[in-house]
Amino acid sequence: MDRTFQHDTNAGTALTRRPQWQALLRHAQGTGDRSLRELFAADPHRGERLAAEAAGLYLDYSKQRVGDDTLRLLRELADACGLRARIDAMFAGEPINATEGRAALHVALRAPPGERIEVDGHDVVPDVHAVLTRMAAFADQVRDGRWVGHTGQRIRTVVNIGIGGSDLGPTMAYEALRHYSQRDLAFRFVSNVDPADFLEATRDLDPAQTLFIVCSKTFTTQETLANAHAARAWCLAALHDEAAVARHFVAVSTNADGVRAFGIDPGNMFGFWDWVGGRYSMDSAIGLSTMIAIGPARFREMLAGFHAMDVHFRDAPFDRNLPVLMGLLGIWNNNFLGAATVAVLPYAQYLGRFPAYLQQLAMESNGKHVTLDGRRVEVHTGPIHWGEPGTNGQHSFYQLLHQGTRLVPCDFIGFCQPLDPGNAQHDLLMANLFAQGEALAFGKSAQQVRAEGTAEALVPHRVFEGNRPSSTILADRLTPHSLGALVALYEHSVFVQGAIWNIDSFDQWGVELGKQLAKTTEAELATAAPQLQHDSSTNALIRHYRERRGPG
Ligand SMILES: O=P(O)(O)OC[C@H]1O[C@H](O)[C@H](O)[C@@H](O)[C@@H]1O
Repeated sequence: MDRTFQHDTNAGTALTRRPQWQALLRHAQGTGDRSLRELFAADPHRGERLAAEAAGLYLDYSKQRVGDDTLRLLRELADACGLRARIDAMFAGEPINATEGRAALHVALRAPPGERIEVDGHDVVPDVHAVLTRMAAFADQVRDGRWVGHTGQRIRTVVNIGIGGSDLGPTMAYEALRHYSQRDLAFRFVSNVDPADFLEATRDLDPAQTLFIVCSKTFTTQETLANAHAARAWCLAALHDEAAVARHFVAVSTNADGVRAFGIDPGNMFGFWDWVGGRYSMDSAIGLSTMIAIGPARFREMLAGFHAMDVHFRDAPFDRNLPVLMGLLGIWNNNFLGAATVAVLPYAQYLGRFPAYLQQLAMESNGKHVTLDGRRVEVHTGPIHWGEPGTNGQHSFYQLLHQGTRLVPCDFIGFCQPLDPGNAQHDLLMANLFAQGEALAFGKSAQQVRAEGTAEALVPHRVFEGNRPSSTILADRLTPHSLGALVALYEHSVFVQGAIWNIDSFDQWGVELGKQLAKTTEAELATAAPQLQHDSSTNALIRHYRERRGPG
């Protein structure tokens, strides 16, 4: 496909020369960056006013270091950068992934039947639903035991093999929705090319009762193919019949030829399309393991949650648009307050893999050094995302959040109702979430510390400067619907930031060089006496490895 896309009539204008950017700079250096204590003191209703709700999610951004003037300037920047036109272009299926000449149309994956979304004049919504229908039929068969293994036994464990977007989404979603998972089925996820991953995931499994889902958009990914071959060998070593592959392997890919070449019948393949980016694919057929775990009806509830946030993002005015607000607040923190990272802190054990999922979504999307027209960006792009579930993080790195020298904006995520109704321990969890946001924002002054009778020498150690920004996202319950809405919220806020920076949020050229060098190096490791032509450090490391690795 060779298509080009003109994003913005004045895309040539450098971001920092835009009057709106200059205005924000002056604002940040002048009165714009007021303390949270001052901001809250000046407006008794700030906590209710700087909040918005959509698709079942409540976003409180009052603890961000912004005033109404800051928010207005950020919206003016968004307007100047053509955000509205970019949102429309995404939903219209235009090739906004300019360097790959493709649409980025994950919103079509959750469009309800009857909606029309075209790529090159072809309505893709019926295709999406045709795959969902096939997935549902297959998922039901595995769930109710009609799909049996080669020896006629029921499938007891589903192993998803994939990496990057073909792993992080499925793993995160399975963990997040584990409460809804069918209890007599187990799920494992193998991603790393380190053989230990496959070994430990399968050590206690019976091949006759195991189903592998090989997930790879391209079906060329080294790690996934290596693990898929290991799985095939493991399976055939026990079942002694090539025909077993057809009962124990299915594939999810856009590459039917690759799937066939591996030996999986394309009849056992679930497809998707080049306009779905890997990190935007957990709601495509890549979510097959999720669908088997929670069932087709709940999978559709998750899609409805995604869709509700999509509609909100497309239609809501920017001043109450959750993804726009989150995206713009991220720009403010990153580019004007100098915060290099974002801590993602879910107060939900089930969201344990959510920070890892967001790392790919945010950092592979917006970790870019050139603008769409190939010029070096002038400002920092994608902030580093990291995090751990609360309350565990509190007993680890929160010290730095409260008293360290770096500014780390935090996203707190919590749920009003526990999945285990009436469990009072949930209040304890949520009390911690609320307490952390409050402590970060307002701190504790030397005066307050002294008033507690603290010895003078300890006062500076016990002061909390406060003024550390956070947002809090609350949903009623962790359901497939709220998970879908939450993921879409982050997808679109990442998009908003990419639009401001004028970068391609949908390519990932930065992963290629390492892959390429690994190929050469692997060949060298296999040779008896290779001529090493790397730098002296890499040559020495390879020699050291070859000397010490043993006979193999
Ligand atoms: O799904 P696959 O084609 O196997 O790709 C898996 C992953 O690997 C690539 O290197 C990309 O960086 C990721 O965006 C992608 O999700």
